Amino acid sequence: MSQVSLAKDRIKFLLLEGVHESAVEILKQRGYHSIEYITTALDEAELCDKVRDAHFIGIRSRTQLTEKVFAAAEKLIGVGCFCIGTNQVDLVAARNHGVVVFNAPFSNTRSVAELVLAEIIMLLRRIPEKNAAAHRGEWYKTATGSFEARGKVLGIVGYGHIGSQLSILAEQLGMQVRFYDVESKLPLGNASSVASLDALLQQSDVVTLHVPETAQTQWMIDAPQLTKMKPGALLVNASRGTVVVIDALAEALRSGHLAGAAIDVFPVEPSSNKEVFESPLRELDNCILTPHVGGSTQEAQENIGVEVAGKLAHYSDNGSTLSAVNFPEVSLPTHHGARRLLHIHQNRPGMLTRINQLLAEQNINVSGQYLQTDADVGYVVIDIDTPADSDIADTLLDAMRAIEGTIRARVLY
Ligand SMILES: NC(=O)c1ccc[n+]([C@@H]2O[C@H](COP(=O)([O-])OP(=O)(O)OC[C@H]3O[C@@H](n4cnc5c(N)ncnc54)[C@H](O)[C@@H]3O)[C@@H](O)[C@H]2O)c1
Ligand SMILES: O=C(O)CC[C@@H](O)C(=O)O
Repeated sequence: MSQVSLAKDRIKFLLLEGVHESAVEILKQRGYHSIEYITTALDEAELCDKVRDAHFIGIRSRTQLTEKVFAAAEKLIGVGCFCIGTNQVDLVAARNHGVVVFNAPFSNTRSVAELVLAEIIMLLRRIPEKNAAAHRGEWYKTATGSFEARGKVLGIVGYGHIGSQLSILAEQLGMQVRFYDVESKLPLGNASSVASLDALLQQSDVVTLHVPETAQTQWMIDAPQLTKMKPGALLVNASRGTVVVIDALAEALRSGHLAGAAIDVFPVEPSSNKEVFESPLRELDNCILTPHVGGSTQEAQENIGVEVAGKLAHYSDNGSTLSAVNFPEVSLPTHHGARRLLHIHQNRPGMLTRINQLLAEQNINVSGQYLQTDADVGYVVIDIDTPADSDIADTLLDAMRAIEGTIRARVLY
């Protein structure tokens, strides 16, 4: 058998940020035992050191995977984001280094929707202020400013997996749901879409944000947008910290223009539970502050562990990139009795022809070939009929690596 493909016990996984133990269990079940498990995030310098001999890395939202980290990670072939957001990863740098990135697009969405719904009820009843007062020994019994959720207008910005689930839950409470999304979305239940963010802000009693971090969503809620909200309205942000300008929000809460807010994500978040959390919102009783725990339930974290570890193991075992967030997607059958080679290259004309020339020159019988490209990168998987003890796959691999524009080539099995 060729020595080029790595034995499973030599494939190293580095898991950071205390991803759920279910991830470790899945990897072990799939035969991967070289797992380094760290409960915190690492800064860039520590990461560059740690990733040097890792083939896979698993992170949550705190670890920044930059071009510098990918350049240092010579053996890295895959990243698992054990969360939805992938904004902490330089996805282009990953792709240019031939590193496939996976995430868990659904597993924690219900948890976020439930928390947001609970916060909306708490804010409508002015519970944050009453709770803070009671902790100080004050008795603040009044119905002034307290409302039922029934009949209120909930404005959802971003009607994706979380926004649309929240829409269904909020309707069960009798809320009127309206949403704004840059894409055309099917309104669920009795929800209706509105044409612009400004219109949504002007109509809603409660505005909740469920957009990804992008150039367009950065600082999308600043003083002018807050001013457009109804006097006494409420704001919830459990999306990303860069979506809301916190100083402007603090001012809107201090002035009483907004009656309350619930914020789970911040422009700067502590990198561990030992660091102090700094924010101008800390002094405001009418603001619920949570430490980025929208998706932090046992159910969600366990499911994410299983889902993302499963995707990494599947890519490692089979080469499938189905549901990758930065890579051409190839879904592959297992081909018993064949050898499988992977070739990741810059998407230039003639790459497949060059590879096929090599196969023809070596008189190799191809039993399967799969190609997907995006604007920058091409991914070819080649199954060849050759005995396990033949070294033809190694010879072919050397020749494929010599093709100009090759990013990475390896024998999978
Ligand atoms: N607080 C937490 O713990 C937590 C947990 C999970 C997800 N999140 C965050 O929530 C975000 C949303 O999650 P999701 O699963 O609903 O994502 P999603 O991709 O299913 O939905 C996002 C929606 O936002 C829309 N959108 C994008 N840009 C927009 C813009 N400029 N204006 C209006 N709409 C826009 C998209 O079209 C899409 O419908 C994630 O990207 C993540 O950053 C936070
Ligand atoms: O678990 C985390 O660190 C982040 C969770 C959430 O923001 C996500 O993007 O899924």
